[in-house]
Amino acid sequence: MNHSPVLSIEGFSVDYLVDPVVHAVRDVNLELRRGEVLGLAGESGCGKSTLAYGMIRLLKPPAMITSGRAVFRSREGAEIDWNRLDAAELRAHRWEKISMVFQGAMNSLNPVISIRDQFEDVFTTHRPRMSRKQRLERCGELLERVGVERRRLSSYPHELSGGMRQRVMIAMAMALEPEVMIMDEPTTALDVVVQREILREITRLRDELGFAVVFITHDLPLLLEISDRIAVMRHGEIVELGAAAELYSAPKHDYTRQLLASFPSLTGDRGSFVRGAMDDRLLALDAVEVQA
Ligand SMILES: Nc1ncnc2c1ncn2[C@@H]1O[C@H](COP(=O)(O)OP(=O)(O)OP(=O)(O)O)[C@@H](O)[C@H]1O
Repeated sequence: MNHSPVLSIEGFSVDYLVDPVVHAVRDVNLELRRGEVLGLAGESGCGKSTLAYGMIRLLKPPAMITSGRAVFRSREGAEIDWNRLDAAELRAHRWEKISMVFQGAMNSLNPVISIRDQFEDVFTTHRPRMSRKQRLERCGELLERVGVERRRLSSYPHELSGGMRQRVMIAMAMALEPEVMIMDEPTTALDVVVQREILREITRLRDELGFAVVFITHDLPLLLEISDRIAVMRHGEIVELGAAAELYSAPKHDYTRQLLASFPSLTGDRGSFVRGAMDDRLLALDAVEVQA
C-alpha cells in the first residue's frame, strides 16, 4: 500500500447551532492513506457521521463547520481544498473523486425508474461524451463487479432484494472510479450473511481498484475485521488511531479498552469469527517482524 495521504483532515470542527450548541466534531486531524480501509469507531452520537458528511461538505444547517479543512490529493498530484469549492465544483468532484454509500442508500433508488436508467444517469451527467453503447457496457460491467447479474439492469428496484439494491448503490458509487469511498453503516440494514458477502466484496474491490475507504460503523468487531487502521472517536474527538491489529491487542486509550470490552465476541471465552481473523492478522504481523 502506498502510504501517501489521499485525504487530509486538518483541525476540523463542526457545531450544530441549536440551543445549547452541540460541538459534534472537535479539532479532528486525520489522514486517509491511498488504498487503505480506515474504520471510524465510537458509540452512537460521538460524531462519526458528522465528521464524514462534514469532510465532503454534505452537512446542512444547523450544522456549521467552524474550523479546519479537508484536502484531497488526486492521483495526478492535484490538491483540492474541499472547503473552497463552490456548489458546481462540489457536485462535479463528489462521485468523481470521493463517493459515498450510506445506510439505507438502497432505499434512495427511484422506484419507478429502471436500474439501467438510474445508472446511466451518472454517466450522462459526468461522462457526457460516452456513447449509449459504452454506457450500457460499463453499467453491466459494474453490476457484475459487485456480484449482480447484468440482466438486472432492466429491473426496477422493487424487483431486487435489499442486498442487491445495496450492491447496486455500491456499484454506482464506484462508477466514476473515485479515489475515496465513504461508507456510513452501508450494510447495517442487511442480514448478517449478506452483510458479510458485501463486505468481502468491498475489500476485494479495494484490492483490485485501489480506492481508499472511510468505513463507519458502531460494530467494532466488524471494523476490526475489515480495517487497516481504526480511529476511535469519543465526544467529537479522535482519542486513538492505530493499526487494527494493534488497537485490538494493545489498546492505548482507556476508552478503546472499554469499547473493546463492550463486545462480548471480542473478549468472551467462546472463539468467534472475528477473533480468529484477528489472530491471523497478529500472526501475520509477527511474521513480518520476524522477517525484519
Ligand atoms: N441536526 C442536528 N441538530 C442538532 N444536533 C445534532 C444534529 N445531528 C446530529 N446532532 C448531534 O451531533 C452529535 C454527533 O452526531 P452524529 O450523528 O455525527 O454521531 P454518530 O457517531 O454518527 O452517531 P450514530 O452512530 O448514532 O449515527 C450528537 O450529539 C447528535 O445528537
